[in-house]
Amino acid sequence: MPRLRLALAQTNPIVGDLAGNAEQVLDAARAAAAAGADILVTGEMALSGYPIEDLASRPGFLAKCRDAVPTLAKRLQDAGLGDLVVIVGHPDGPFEPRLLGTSSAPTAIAQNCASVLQHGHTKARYAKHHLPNYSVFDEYRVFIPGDELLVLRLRGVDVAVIVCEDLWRDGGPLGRVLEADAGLLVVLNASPFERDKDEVRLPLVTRRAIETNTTVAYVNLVGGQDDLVFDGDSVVVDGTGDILARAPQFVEHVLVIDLDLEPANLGVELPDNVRRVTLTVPEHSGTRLDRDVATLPDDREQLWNALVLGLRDYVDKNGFSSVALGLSGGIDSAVCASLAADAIGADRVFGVSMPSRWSSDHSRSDADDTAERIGLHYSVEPIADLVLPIEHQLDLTGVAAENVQARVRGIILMALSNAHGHLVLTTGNKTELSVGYSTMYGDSVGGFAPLKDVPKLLVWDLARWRNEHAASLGETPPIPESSIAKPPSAELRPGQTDQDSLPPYEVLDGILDAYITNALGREDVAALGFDEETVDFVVGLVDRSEWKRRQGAIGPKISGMAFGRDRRLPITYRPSH
Ligand SMILES: Nc1ncnc2c1ncn2[C@@H]1O[C@H](COP(=O)(O)OP(=O)(O)OC[C@H]2O[C@@H]([n+]3cccc(C(=O)O)c3)[C@H](O)[C@@H]2O)[C@@H](O)[C@H]1O
Ligand SMILES: Nc1ncnc2c1ncn2[C@@H]1O[C@H](COP(=O)(O)OP(=O)(O)OP(=O)(O)O)[C@@H](O)[C@H]1O
Ligand SMILES: NC(=O)CC[C@H](N)C(=O)O
Repeated sequence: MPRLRLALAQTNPIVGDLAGNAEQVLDAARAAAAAGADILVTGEMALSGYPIEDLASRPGFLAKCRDAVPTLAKRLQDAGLGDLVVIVGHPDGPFEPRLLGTSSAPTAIAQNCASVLQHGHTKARYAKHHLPNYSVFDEYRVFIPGDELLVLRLRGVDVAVIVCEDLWRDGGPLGRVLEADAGLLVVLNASPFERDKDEVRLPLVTRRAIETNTTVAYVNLVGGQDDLVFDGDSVVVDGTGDILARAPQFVEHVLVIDLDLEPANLGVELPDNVRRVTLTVPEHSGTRLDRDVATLPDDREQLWNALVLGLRDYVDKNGFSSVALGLSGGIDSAVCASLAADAIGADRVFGVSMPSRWSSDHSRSDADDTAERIGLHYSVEPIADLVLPIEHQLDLTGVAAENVQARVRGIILMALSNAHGHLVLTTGNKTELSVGYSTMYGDSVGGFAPLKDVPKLLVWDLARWRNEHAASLGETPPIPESSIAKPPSAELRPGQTDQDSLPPYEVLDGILDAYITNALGREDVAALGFDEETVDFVVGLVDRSEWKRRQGAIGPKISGMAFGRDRRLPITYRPSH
């Protein structure tokens, strides 16, 4: 059986940074060549970053992407890597516009491509056929679908090339992989992390490998891009469903594997819409590489790692030297501070305690304790003297007065951000965002919301996991036990607790999961056994606070139904019952 040595590059591109992203591919190619690989495959759009959104409709941007491909081919050749076959993802265009509906405004002028580079040239190109347009994806808006399958004949093996969503749909290129009887299917992906997505993705890859009786090499990007986190977790599965190799999650990595593959079936007539290109690669001798199969950590560790990577890449890719956040002594701010320290180091994290007239002693001492455990920069800025003049001048009482405290804290954090260049982290969790339980322009200020997609019960779970993890390493647990144990409170008035205004979190998160994640109607939510009045109350809060979410900071998506592009609802809305 012919043997190919395949390298899969989990790179972490920045959207638009064509030179930096090409450098990452070059580094991966150097590593692959040093390991004796014949082929290197990158993730989807590794050259441009993903998703490029409406940049795909800009001819100038596309022209630069198009130029970056031959430039990369030449640089590979100049670096002595010309024999290596490099399959790299990138957008291509501009093409003749695909008109949308009856509109005369053309938006789709690009294709989502994989180019095959060798010996300083582009030898072939594949354009993605199936363009996802659900969940966070908007590809049909900006791309023109391809209609031809690409098969490379390499050392007597037929290697088919497809891109991400092409693997998820029956028909199209996948059907032709079977007809063409390919020996290897390589798939370039930009597949964002979601909790339990592995339970969908790995079975999908396995099923496709078995259905097509082909070894499938699935390579995914890694890194944070705005609200998305790509987890890598690239994998190779053979035609019997056996996992041959797997890369670690959440890190840049080049996975190298030897594959003994079925030789090309010379009796097969090439189906329509399949282009075959023959490439020559030098023979290598040497011993067969051992299997390299990474194992996935448990659920909570995966979630923590996803949040850390999403935060780190947002901070670093946007050029912030530090982050600032209010430390209330509560669980949300303690978890955010701990995530930030894990992401960028405690030395780049600035915590501010801002006690008011109503702040409890423990809020201050727990904030002190959080700062000390984590080792972050810490300051105390009392707010009472700043709040009182506003209250008096406007004669404020009740919620109007209470919210001034949250807003003064917001002013302090934004002032420190302006003065020192910190990115402000807003600490609201998914449960609070769901029901609008935050003061707009108050505790909601900030550019990034690490817990945006983390419901309150999961915040507690992650806090416990992080502390246990620290203990298992012999380190100081970063989150004070009393921040985990005490009843949550906004402390905007004496003795206030969250449960004065909201149902218990066990009930609330259950209702929200049904209404938001599973998109059930209010009757169906109540039918799950929740009290009808409580369901109506919660559903009303969720519907009425859409405007707050629309203005809120972005944060890492870790669920199948995150706020933002996953869930697009009107603000002005009168539900009919
Ligand atoms: N559809 C819409 N489009 C545009 N604006 C809309 C709107 N509906 C209301 N508004 C505006 O919203 C204002 C009310 O919103 P906002 O000013 O935020 O105030 P509001 O939501 O009334 O109060 C904040 C709530 O969050 C709680 N809180 C605050 C701080 C921290 C925490 C915590 O524990 O994390 C909780 C606090 O106890 C209180 O229950 C109205 O005055 C109105 O101007
Ligand atoms: N005394 C305070 N000092 C500094 N920041 C505060 C203070 N009180 C509130 N904040 C900021 O406002 C956010 C909203 O917190 P609040 O205590 O009102 O409710 P919470 O959602 O229970 O959050 P936490 O669990 O962090 O206390 C806090 O996470 C924190 O960033
Ligand atoms: N980039 C893509 O085509 C991604 C779509 C795919 N269903 C995924 O989440 O993996």
